[in-house]
Amino acid sequence: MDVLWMIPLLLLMIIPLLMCTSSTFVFYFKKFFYVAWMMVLALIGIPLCILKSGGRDIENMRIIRFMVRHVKYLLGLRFEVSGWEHLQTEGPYVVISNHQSSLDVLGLMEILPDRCTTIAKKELIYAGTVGLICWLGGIVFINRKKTSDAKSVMADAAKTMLDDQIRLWVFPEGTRNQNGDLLPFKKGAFHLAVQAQVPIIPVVFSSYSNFYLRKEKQFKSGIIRLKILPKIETKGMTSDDVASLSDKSFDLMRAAFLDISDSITRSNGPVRH
Ligand SMILES: CCCCCCCC/C=C\CCCCCCCC(=O)SCCNC(=O)CCNC(=O)[C@H](O)C(C)(C)COP(=O)(O)OP(=O)(O)OC[C@H]1O[C@@H](n2cnc3c(N)ncnc32)[C@H](O)[C@@H]1OP(=O)(O)O
Ligand SMILES: CCCCCCCCCCCCCC(=O)OC[C@@H](O)COP(=O)(O)O
Repeated sequence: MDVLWMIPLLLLMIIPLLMCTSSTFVFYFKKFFYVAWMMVLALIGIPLCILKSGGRDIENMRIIRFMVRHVKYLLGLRFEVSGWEHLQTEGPYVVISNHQSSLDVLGLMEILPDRCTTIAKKELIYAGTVGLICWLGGIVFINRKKTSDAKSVMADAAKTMLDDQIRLWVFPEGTRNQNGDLLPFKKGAFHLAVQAQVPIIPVVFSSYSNFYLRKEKQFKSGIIRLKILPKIETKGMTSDDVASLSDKSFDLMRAAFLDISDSITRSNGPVRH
């Protein structure tokens, strides 16, 4: 019995020691902590969502947003948001953003508008309590391996957006990516906006490479710039315009990505005399 009590005490001593001496330990510790803490938050959030709305309801995103807002402090991250005014658009719209890591959820919750949920891969449903709270928050799940299914789910979503006056956040790269650039965009987000005839609001996350390096096993503190760009109207567009709409959005977002990421590297870089 006495020995068992020693274990947490030992951990309490060893963890800070390792945190000070090993950046690889910090990397794994912060990653593990992030996932575990989100699971715990979801566990607390699930009954709150059910009590408030009785089931799957987009209004639950308010609870989720509120509950996730402090997590950035625990990981040593800060957000600098610009372009808030561009989110002050009435009615439904499609938000598109680049996707580097599951940490994007923190930035998403930082600026998530009311009545806005996301499109995610269906595998997320199986992520335990996190999967369940995503379902309760009205997240639209798609099967990326079956394009025809994904397309019909997104066509339904276009209708729901208008019927229920909701907004959808889509990651048009279709997967996570940390190659220091954007991946070519998939077309679903643009078909969605054109089908619903609603504007697109592009949001750009600056590169995480100055604090989070997966290969090098580094996870330091850092600042993430979030730039909300002016909305792009789609009124009057048809499916013929989807390709050019996608190209235009890509070019705007890529330019913004390089711009805000570059300025971070420069401001954190060595001072030259
Ligand atoms: C208390 C709290 C506790 C905390 C808990 C935490 C809570 C967290 C809560 C909340 C945060 C949630 C955060 C979630 C984050 C998840 C992120 C992800 O999962 S990212 C992966 C999934 N996302 C996507 O994949 C994007 C959407 N994908 C698409 O739009 C694709 O276009 C897709 C799947 C529909 C098809 O992909 P294709 O790989 O087949 O590629 P293509 O080139 O785009 O399409 C093929 C052809 O089909 C046409 N097409 C596509 N969509 C169409 C459509 N809707 N209608 C008609 N044609 C369409 C295209 O025009 C193209 O045709 P032509 O080659 O141009 O002729
Ligand atoms: C058992 C697993 C527990 C998972 C708990 C995770 C806690 C963080 C919650 C954030 C959810 C974010 C989901 C996310 O970012 O999914 C990744 C996909 O977009 C892209 O995936 P992929 O690279 O294409 O496989």
